[in-house]
Amino acid sequence: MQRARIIYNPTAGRELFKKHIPDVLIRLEEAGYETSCHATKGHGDATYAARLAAERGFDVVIAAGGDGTINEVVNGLAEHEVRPKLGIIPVGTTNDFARAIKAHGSIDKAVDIIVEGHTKKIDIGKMNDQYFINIAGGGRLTELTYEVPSKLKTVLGQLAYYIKGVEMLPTLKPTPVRIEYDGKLFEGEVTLFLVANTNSVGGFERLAPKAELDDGMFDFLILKKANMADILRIATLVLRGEHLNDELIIYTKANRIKVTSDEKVQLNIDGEYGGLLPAEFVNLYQHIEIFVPKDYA
Ligand SMILES: Nc1ncnc2c1ncn2[C@@H]1O[C@H](COP(=O)(O)OP(=O)(O)OP(=O)(O)O)[C@@H](O)[C@H]1O
Repeated sequence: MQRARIIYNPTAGRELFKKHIPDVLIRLEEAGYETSCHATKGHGDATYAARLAAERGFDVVIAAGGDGTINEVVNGLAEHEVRPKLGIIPVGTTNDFARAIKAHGSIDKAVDIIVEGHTKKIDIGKMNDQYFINIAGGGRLTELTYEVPSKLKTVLGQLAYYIKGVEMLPTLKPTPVRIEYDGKLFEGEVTLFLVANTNSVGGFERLAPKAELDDGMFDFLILKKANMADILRIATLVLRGEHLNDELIIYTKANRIKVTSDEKVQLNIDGEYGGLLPAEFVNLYQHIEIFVPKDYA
């Protein structure tokens, strides 16, 4: 019998997972997994629990929560030589990562995917000494993701981000940066830069439309210096997936990116605060094996 460890965040999304645990355990047991659970207690605990599960030789680790929980679990697994396979039960607010691997919808569907057993090796990103699954980036516009309070997300879901975004628009200031990417150089002011591993970012599924999860490359997007009207125009284009040819956008693939600035620039990693520039982003090719739907494997 294989051993699985569920690491779940009891505060994620609308806090619904806990009452599904008995059913989930039964289904995993029937599929041949001896399963135990760990409820996270706060920031960083999922990383600790995932590291412990890897050390103890669990075959599978299942992250039940939002993107923050998946990120923490991946950070716990990434440095191990032999890494457990990763299952995802998306019960967060936006669930970008689950959306990217077509595993979003319901808890039942997510468990189906794990018990069916199809897997895929996917890339993850490394920013300085932290790992990410969806996206990292910097610039004032990225700061809104961690300025949205958790309680507001519980009540409003994704709408909370839009409200905060509109509220922040007048305060957005471009930042001077120097970016080296795969032998090229960009120097100038940017409103934001994004290093995307998946194509589903902040619920905008068309933001990085060419992102592939297993090609060893990031989708790299720079929004050059933009005023409020530009940002609103580009946000509308992003919803339609028509922003890539805009004159203020640079969009390319790269697997190693280095960003520096003379100013204090905050970084964002999978929707959370990630420290300050400078930063180096490296794509780790097919580093984690995850459960995916059959037609995605
Ligand atoms: N018991 C806990 N109490 C408070 N916070 C917790 C607890 N356990 C984990 N956390 C923190 O909650 C953060 C956010 O969780 P998570 O991403 O799972 O849900 P979410 O914010 O609702 O969803 P999403 O990231 O998809 O928007 C995590 O980064 C984690 O550090």
